[in-house]
Amino acid sequence: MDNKLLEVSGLTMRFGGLLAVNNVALEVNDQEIISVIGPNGAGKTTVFNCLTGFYQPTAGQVIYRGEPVQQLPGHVISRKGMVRTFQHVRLFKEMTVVENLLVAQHRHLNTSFLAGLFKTKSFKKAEAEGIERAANWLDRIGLAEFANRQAGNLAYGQQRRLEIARCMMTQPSLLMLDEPAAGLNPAETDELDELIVELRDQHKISILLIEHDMKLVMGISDRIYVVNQGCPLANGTPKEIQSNPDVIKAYLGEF
Ligand SMILES: Nc1ncnc2c1ncn2[C@@H]1O[C@H](COP(=O)(O)OP(=O)(O)OP(=O)(O)O)[C@@H](O)[C@H]1O
Repeated sequence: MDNKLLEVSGLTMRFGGLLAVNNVALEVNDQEIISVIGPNGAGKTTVFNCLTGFYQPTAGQVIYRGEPVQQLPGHVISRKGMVRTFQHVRLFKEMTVVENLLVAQHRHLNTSFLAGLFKTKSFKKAEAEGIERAANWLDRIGLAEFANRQAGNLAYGQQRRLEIARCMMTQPSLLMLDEPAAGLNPAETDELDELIVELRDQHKISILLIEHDMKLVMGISDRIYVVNQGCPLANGTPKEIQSNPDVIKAYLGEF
């Protein structure tokens, strides 16, 4: 059986005279944790922006579950099961923790406006399922007791976990995390590590990760892609990447 989830080839993004992403290729299979690493300004976030419809790539193909998606708008791509977080936390900070989860669910409800207006049976069922799913996620990320607190008042690490749970409310197949460990303390990073692995192993999804924390990346990734100055530099298992001379040179021996 074909287990290819995402196939990216020739991905190129030009901003005026700047070639931010140059001919990048990558592949994500079902139930894999794939990391994209590279020095600051290498083009990692631009790759994410191209994959999720925030930017229209200058060139290249993005195939998700066998279907080209590079011309589609972001909300259509996310409905297909490819969702992301951002480098900076983007919660609805004035809303409560549980409302942040329910709002994500509502955007993905397969019911019509009229069904919502008249509270049809199918709408009520979908709504009840959403509430149950939200309760489960609150439990899992240790925020059940803060369900009615304003999201903006949570500790930073809690906000990061809430963002991931919010993505999971939409039941994605591919979760893309942009520097989820940035600003976390070591204990919070360990919790994040455990959560990401659990998403792959128990929720059976794939994770595409941009991250600078090499301990985290090397510990959880099935495969790693390295980009440098917009160009693909290497890809392989964590072990292969750690001993790749080109990678070591680009990172000046950071491993
Ligand atoms: N909208 C934009 N307009 C012009 N230039 C941009 C835009 N977005 C990114 N760039 C440029 O593209 C290059 C790659 O940026 P990008 O944010 O993708 O790098 P990155 O690898 O994610 O960096 P970091 O690890 O620091 O987050 C940089 O030179 C950046 O200034």
